[in-house]
Amino acid sequence: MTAFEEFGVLSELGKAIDEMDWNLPTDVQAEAIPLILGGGDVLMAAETGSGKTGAFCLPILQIVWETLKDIQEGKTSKVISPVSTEWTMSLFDRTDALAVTPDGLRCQSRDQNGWHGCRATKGVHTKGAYYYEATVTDEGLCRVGWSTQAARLDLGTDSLGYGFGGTGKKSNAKNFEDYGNAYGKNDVIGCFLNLNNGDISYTINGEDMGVAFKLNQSKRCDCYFPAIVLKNAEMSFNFGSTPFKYPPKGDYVGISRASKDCVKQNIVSAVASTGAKQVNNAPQAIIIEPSRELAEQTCNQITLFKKYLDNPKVRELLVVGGINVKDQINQLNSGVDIVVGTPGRLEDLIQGGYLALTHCRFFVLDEADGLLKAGCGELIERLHRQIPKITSDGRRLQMVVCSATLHAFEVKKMAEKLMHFPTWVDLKGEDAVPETVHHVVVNVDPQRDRGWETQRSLVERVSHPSSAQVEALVSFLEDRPSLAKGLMKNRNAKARAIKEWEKISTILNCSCGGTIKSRQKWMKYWSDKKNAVKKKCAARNAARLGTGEGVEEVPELSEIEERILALMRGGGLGGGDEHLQLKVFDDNVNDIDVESKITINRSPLLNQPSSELTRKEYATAARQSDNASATSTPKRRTFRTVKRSPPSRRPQYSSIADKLLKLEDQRLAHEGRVVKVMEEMARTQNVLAEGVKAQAEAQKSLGEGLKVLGEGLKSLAESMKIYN
Ligand SMILES: Nc1ncnc2c1ncn2[C@@H]1O[C@H](COP(=O)(O)OP(=O)(O)OP(=O)(O)O)[C@@H](O)[C@H]1O
Repeated sequence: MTAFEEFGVLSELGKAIDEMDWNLPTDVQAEAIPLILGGGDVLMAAETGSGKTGAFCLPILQIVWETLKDIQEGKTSKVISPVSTEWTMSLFDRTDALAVTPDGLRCQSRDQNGWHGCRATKGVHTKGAYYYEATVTDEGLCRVGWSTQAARLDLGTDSLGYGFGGTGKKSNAKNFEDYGNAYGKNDVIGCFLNLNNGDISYTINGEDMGVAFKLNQSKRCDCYFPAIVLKNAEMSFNFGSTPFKYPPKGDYVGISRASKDCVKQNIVSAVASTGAKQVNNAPQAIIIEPSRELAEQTCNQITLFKKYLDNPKVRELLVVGGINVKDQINQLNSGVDIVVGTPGRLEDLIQGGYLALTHCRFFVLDEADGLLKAGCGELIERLHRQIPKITSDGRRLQMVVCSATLHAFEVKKMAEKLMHFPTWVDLKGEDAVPETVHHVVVNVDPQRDRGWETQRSLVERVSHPSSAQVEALVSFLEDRPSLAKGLMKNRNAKARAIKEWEKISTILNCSCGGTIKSRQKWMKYWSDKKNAVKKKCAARNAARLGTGEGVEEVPELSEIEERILALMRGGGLGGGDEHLQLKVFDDNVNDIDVESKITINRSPLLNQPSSELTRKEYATAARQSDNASATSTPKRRTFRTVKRSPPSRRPQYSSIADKLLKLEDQRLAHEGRVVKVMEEMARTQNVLAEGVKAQAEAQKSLGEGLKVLGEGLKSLAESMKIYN
């Protein structure tokens, strides 16, 4: 048993499929084949090349073959009894939810929401004046009158149907106009059609409502059928087989007395009189394709599938332009079961009476979106109207619609109108565009409207790094704080830094989406990013210091900007390298060397620890100590609204920030000078102390010398005393 047979496909078909090396059904085939075999209407959407053609051709071929076999073996049991040759309402030319009694003389619809219609089994044409009576037998809404074979069953909603409704309005082509009295339960509506002068008129319980419609000469050539449409209502009919309650006056006769040469059978009902018997030019399946190529492909596939379907043979026919129409008519006359064709040629043959729809049980629209786009909607509806909705053996017409997407508005609308509780086999799904996103098409003349020139920047924005790239870059640098600050002391360190940048550039370019940049460009990006954070930080601090009553936006750093700021300060969220030189706002990627610095052993004013600080770093350290509390908690929001100065002062903020920075620099320069002076003083004091010490020592030496001198003099005096 092949995999396809497990889905209910005949073994003869399975064998042919096997030979085509189709081992397993595709997804759309696995879903659609059992649904179609089960008798349902199916809407199919799947990718091109997903096997949709096989999904509908296989089950259709199978059912068509089984039906032919039943006919051949005389097994067909007609569920519906043949229609009498009397004038009745049609059991076939009606909408699904409208019931017709077996004698065809009473119709009922119990759908409270929709209108459901029906036409008579015969119509009149050419000449004569005709009459029939319709009695309202239950409460509800009714519209009664006349329509042609091609008119909608919803009487009065197109130009081919003429109705008179219970509210007293007449309707044609959806124009509802005041006409006669309202009518209801037990009222008898007399319906008059005069093909000699084109008058359509009505009576209510014998009371004349006057002429409702006047058919022009061309319209009088059509064949008109008694027709009704009901909404949760019931009506009975008398076409003249029993005496009328309100017999017509003048030339009018009961429609059942129309002469044979002025009567036409309803072609939708005609199938009943032929039963399930084969009719050569009436195929069981009509498949409409939007192009000749697709029609050929589908027809070829049917030919391959049916290889082992024998006795009886299924006959398929390709009906497309470019093929001799006479040959096609000959083939139709010699018998055909499945017709695959394009809309134009199909309609020509159908309207010319060469192709009958009376036995059609499968109506397939392949690439329905393409058909509708090509303007075939009307034609599809017209053909659908002409196909009996119930087959001679009591089965319902099955409709299969394939489309690239079923969510196109036109496809949905058509499916709603024509299909009977269809099952969706949707392997494509709806576009993942949220309902809140609306599409607008604006036609622009690029010659006149040069707006696209300025919009170019929007396009270029796609070359900006993605947030994933920024995140990856910052994380990478948090693990390498010295790289983040760009402080490489010697050639080796510089080479190592370049290697690291090569590494992160590759990571950023190969993943994270976003943009692709060279190593130098990523380094430049990092430098720019730091500058941007620096500016934003300065603006934020300036805004926080500002005064005024107006409402002003204070730029807040995003989380990632806080992390960048932390990296610039030397900490990083993951901890910094204490021994590194702070180099917060000055960064030059073209020269990663350490900048020259002023060395201060200790700041007596700021009580800084004894580390080597550049002058700017010193200033920044001072600012940071001031702002430490303000920046300690990272915030996600980029902007918040607070009471701020009036808008007129906004532009001044950046210059105020710059001024503050300059003042801070000046203050620190001043402090530096004070420190120098103090150092100088200390040095002088040392020298002085040493001088004093030296002086003391000199004095001490002098004292000692004097002492030695005294002792020498003393010794001299004593020697002289001895001598004397
Ligand atoms: N079950 C299957 N196993 C293997 N091949 C398959 C199967 N079903 C279809 N194919 C092959 O896949 C190709 C595409 O199939 P098919 O033309 O039916 O797809 P499609 O969905 O109708 O495409 P399109 O939208 O273009 O009409 C054909 O060559 C067909 O022979």
